[in-house]
Amino acid sequence: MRVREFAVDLRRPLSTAKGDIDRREGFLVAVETADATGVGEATPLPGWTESLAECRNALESVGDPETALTDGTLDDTPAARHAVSLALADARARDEDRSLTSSFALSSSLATDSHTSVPVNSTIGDSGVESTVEAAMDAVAAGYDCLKVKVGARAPEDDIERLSAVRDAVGPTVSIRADANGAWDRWTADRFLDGIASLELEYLEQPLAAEVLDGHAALRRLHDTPIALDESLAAVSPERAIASNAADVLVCKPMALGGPERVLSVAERAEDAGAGVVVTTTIDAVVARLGALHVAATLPRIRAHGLATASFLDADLAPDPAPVRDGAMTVPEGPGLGIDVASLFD
Ligand SMILES: O=C(O)CCC(=O)c1ccccc1C(=O)O
Ligand SMILES: [Mg+2]
Repeated sequence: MRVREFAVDLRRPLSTAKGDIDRREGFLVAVETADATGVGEATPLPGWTESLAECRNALESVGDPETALTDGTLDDTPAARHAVSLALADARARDEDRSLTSSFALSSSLATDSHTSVPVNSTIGDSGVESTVEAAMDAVAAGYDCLKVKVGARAPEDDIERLSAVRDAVGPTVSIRADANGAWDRWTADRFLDGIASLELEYLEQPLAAEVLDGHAALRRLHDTPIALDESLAAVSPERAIASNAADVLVCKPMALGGPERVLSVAERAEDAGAGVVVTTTIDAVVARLGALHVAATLPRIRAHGLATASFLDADLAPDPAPVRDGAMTVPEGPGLGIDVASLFD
């Protein structure tokens, strides 16, 4: 397995209730199977995955990639596992001369009508009312019809004011999500949900700490705004989140859950339980973004995913085969991920 380290600064930081993300570091990997080469990416985000050093150690310990994936050695290092799993899936799809989406659709029990284009949300970080509204208007002018606004970094009354101003500015048809990144206690979340009740948010993501499944279940019972879980899935488990009736929507990050096939199996169970699935990046480079796009394209339902994060990066590992146009990404049809391996490894 070849491993290449990379680092990219963000062009603009993403401000969240848990601090700013301003740089991404990780590893590009290439695996050689008998018939094809596949590429994967590990871009760990401490707090969500292992650290960069732990990820490096885990990747260095990989002998046979297939074995490393199945014998449990990568189970505590989801970003490293993601890289290996994605690279093997990419190699398999290239060998079959299929797109990764079509290869995933074959091996999953999800509906087979995969999509050629995936709508995406515009990710809007924490900032004051005026600049939040400006970012929202820019996104709508660029063709997005779904916005995801970070909240929880300031008092709930201020976030209510920000979201009310966004709703006023964009009108009733644009979908608005809010993501608190676990910033609140029950009382604060209640105040926020009371304050935004008339704004018709699509959902509120992770209002409470990751471990608090019963609290999220209570918020779901007491308020009309749907609740999504993100941090809880990696911290507790997608199974327990589903079983606790704690979420209307599961926000699945392939990088944090240990690889694309993990997200697809969560999606199969979510489908049975009537929960929605939204796939998002951890602000990744082009290989992991493409992997997440192929996962999203395999899901039966059309809904906006959190994949429009290329614009946060100051540079990338290769030209982007799936840029956002008019609020959507077109799924590459070429074999595997749909990116030239030689453009990534010279
Ligand atoms: O979902 C999106 O729109 C983009 C991804 C995103 O918000 C994110 C990116 C890095 C770390 C955490 C998160 C998050 O969803 O909380
Ligand atoms: Mg989130």
